[in-house]
Amino acid sequence: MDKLVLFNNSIKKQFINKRASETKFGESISTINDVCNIYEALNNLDVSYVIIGLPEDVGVFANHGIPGTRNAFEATIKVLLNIQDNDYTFAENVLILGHLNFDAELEKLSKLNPKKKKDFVKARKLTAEIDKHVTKLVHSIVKANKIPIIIGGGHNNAYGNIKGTSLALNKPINIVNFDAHTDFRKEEGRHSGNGFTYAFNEGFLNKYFIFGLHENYTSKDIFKRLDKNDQLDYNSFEAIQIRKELKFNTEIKKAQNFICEDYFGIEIDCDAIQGISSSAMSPTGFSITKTRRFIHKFAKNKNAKYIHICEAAPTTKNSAQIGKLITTLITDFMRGHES
Ligand SMILES: N=CN[C@@H](CCC(=O)O)C(=O)O
Repeated sequence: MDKLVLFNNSIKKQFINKRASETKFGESISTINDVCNIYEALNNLDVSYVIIGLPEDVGVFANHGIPGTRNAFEATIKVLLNIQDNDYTFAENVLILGHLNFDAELEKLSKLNPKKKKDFVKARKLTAEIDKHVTKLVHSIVKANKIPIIIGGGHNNAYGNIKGTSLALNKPINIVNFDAHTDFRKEEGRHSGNGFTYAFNEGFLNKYFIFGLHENYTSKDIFKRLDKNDQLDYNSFEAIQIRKELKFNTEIKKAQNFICEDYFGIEIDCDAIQGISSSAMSPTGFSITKTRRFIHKFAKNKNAKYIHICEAAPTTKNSAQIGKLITTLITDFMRGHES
């Protein structure tokens, strides 16, 4: 696990703003200071949730997207550490493990030119390298019977999450993806728009439900592929929120019936949320409250094996707000899962 940078007490101290008579979340979480065998270390630890960061935007670049997703983990940690430790936040059940250091890949990315075709090929190869590290880390966490809470990065990381979880559980897993896009583009080299395609074709992903896709951004070919395969299902944002042909809660039940009878992962792409800075930021989308309800409802199911919150791309101006959003989604997941 050469790229894993452990979240330690000195980083923690740097970010926590202590207050008399209050205990902050960061004061009560677990950290690991030294690790030879990550699986052993996790297995011996009495926590349920393991938070990890994937600070990269290589897969986003490789998919012609707008970078910035590398900044979401730090923005989140700064806020998360400072929420309250109380009966609703489960800090004693959390290990903040750390992040994968993709500086070398990001350095290579900085030399690529988005106008050159061959540089996309290079970025896609780098994304495939990132996949290997994500797969290995997620595999260790799930194998140790903990629930990874994965803070993106781009949605390319869905591939490593699915593969790592599937290998740890020795079977393909199901996925519900709250997303404006299917990320079911063709296998043209790895990027943020085809993580589910690769996972599906390689047999790590069994049933896949895309919740709230945007009709303007899904190609005829992808619709055709979704429609003809019983392992794939979806609904659209327009059918639920605009035309009101479908009801939000009924659709949640439909997606639950489709995926929850077996182990599953929850993928949350922040571009599905209205106006949130992300690689494919959109002025239209679900409200934050609906996103929170969605997470709560799926997290309640004991077959939920991980959550991945990705594609948020904080700017210097809105970093604290994005950190607060992702923190809220993390705690919604834990509250749901504990209920
Ligand atoms: N993960 C996002 N994938 C979308 C959006 C691409 C973008 O960043 O603009 C897709 O491939 O369509």
